[in-house]
Amino acid sequence: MSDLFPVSVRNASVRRRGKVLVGPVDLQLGGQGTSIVIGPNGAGKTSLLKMLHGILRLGGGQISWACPTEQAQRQQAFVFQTPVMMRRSVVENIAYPLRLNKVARQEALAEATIWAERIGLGGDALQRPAVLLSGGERQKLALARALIRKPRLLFLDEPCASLDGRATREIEEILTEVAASGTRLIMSTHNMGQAQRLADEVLFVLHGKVAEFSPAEAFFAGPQTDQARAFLNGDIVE
Ligand SMILES: Nc1ncnc2c1ncn2[C@@H]1O[C@H](COP(=O)(O)OP(=O)(O)OP(=O)(O)O)[C@@H](O)[C@H]1O
Repeated sequence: MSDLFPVSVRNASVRRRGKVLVGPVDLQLGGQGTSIVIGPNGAGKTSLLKMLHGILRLGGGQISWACPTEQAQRQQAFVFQTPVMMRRSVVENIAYPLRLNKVARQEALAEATIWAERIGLGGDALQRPAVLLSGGERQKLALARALIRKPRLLFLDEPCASLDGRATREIEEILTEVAASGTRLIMSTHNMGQAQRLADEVLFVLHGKVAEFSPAEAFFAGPQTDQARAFLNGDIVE
């Protein structure tokens, strides 16, 4: 399968009931590194990720991947802020995407076991009902369930929201490893420490638009816009 990068976003927007949720957005994303999406509550971070992933229909403009869109979408996965747990065991939840792809049951479960161990849900935890997991465990399961498909591009929508320090650190460690092995990450977060730890580049979103798009070092050293500066200062940005 040919690579999906670079992706070029031109004048893209999403509308709901006459209101612009995102856009217009113009953006060119390369195939390496981690992009962190930040911005005030309701600025449109989630909607931007969903638009890029293709689960929000474009109201205008274009998103052009370097390969046909259907192929590009098959190489992507998305970890939602509140992942849905199926009423099955941990290992079966993780194996599910492979089963959907018609991988034989034993093979899928064997692969899922490796991923479960990698996220700290191996051993006795494998057969636990996923619906009984804690918030941090659910997020890790969701991450494993996304990664088992070996996506070239992984979207994450605030994967550590409301998690404690330990779960956050564990998830960041996995993300750092995954990024180092060549998976492109695009992730939203409210946590500026996390943004600084993980970002190669920053997208600052305001009123549904990408107000600033910069290498992380430059962004955190001195944002170009007053709003991003105010946001980093902890001021209220409207
Ligand atoms: N399906 C929808 N229909 C109508 N309005 C929506 C829909 N989804 C989101 N919105 C609105 O669009 C705006 C952007 O929402 P979005 O969730 O993308 O922002 P966000 O930056 O991710 O917010 P937060 O930081 O609070 O998670 C908000 O005003 C939200 O209420």
